[in-house]
Amino acid sequence: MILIENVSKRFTLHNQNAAVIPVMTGAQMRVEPGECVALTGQSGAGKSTLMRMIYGNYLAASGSILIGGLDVVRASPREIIRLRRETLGYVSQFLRVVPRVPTRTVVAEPLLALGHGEAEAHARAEELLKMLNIPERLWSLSPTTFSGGEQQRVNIARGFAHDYPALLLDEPTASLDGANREVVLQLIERAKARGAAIVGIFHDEAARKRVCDREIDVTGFTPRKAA
Ligand SMILES: Nc1ncnc2c1ncn2[C@@H]1O[C@H](COP(=O)(O)OP(=O)(O)OP(=O)(O)O)[C@@H](O)[C@H]1O
Repeated sequence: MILIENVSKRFTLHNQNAAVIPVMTGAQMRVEPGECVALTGQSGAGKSTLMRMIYGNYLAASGSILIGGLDVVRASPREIIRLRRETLGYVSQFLRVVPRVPTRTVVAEPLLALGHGEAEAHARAEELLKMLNIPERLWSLSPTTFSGGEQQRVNIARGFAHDYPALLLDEPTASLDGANREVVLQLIERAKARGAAIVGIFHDEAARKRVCDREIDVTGFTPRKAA
């Protein structure tokens, strides 16, 4: 489902005499349907950079990143948009939303974008909001004023609304209390059971050990180590 081969990345710092920083070389990994793979490695090793390349936010300098057959490195913007709508979900650490859109709609949006009816999309959104213990009185309000933990849970609900074949999870259990953490771990287990291929960053070691089948230490892809 996700196949990464020989990916490299360097950053050019245009405001610092165009200094070129190589951050990754020879990155490779394969994630099968139903599998969850954790990216590990010390801070600055390149976990977030690899996730951003998989999602198409950062462009790899070389190599290929195949997701359900589409090479993200060579895909057009239109293909990336379609990939993100249909195939590849991303639960980032922070919720970014258009102001004044009610929480229920924020969560239902991925389904509405796929053409599901409003009633069905809202019902699924409400089911997830309930599971994640977002009080019903908040569903018609914008999440912009919610607490950090509430925003994270809205973000998770949105990320799990559609059954994406592939999912990227960036610290999905950070800053959650025990009960909500458990709900998120169950959502991940269910996604695996229905065949989703998942790549995640989990600083929560117990969570990582429970839901991940393998770990890939991205330190192995840092240029000085590989040289
Ligand atoms: N936009 C950018 N411009 C320049 N350098 C960057 C950029 N993004 C990341 N880097 C550099 O790439 C390297 C890898 O960073 P990255 O954020 O991927 O690490 P990480 O493993 O996710 O770290 P952490 O666990 O602290 O989040 C770092 O040296 C970082 O400074």
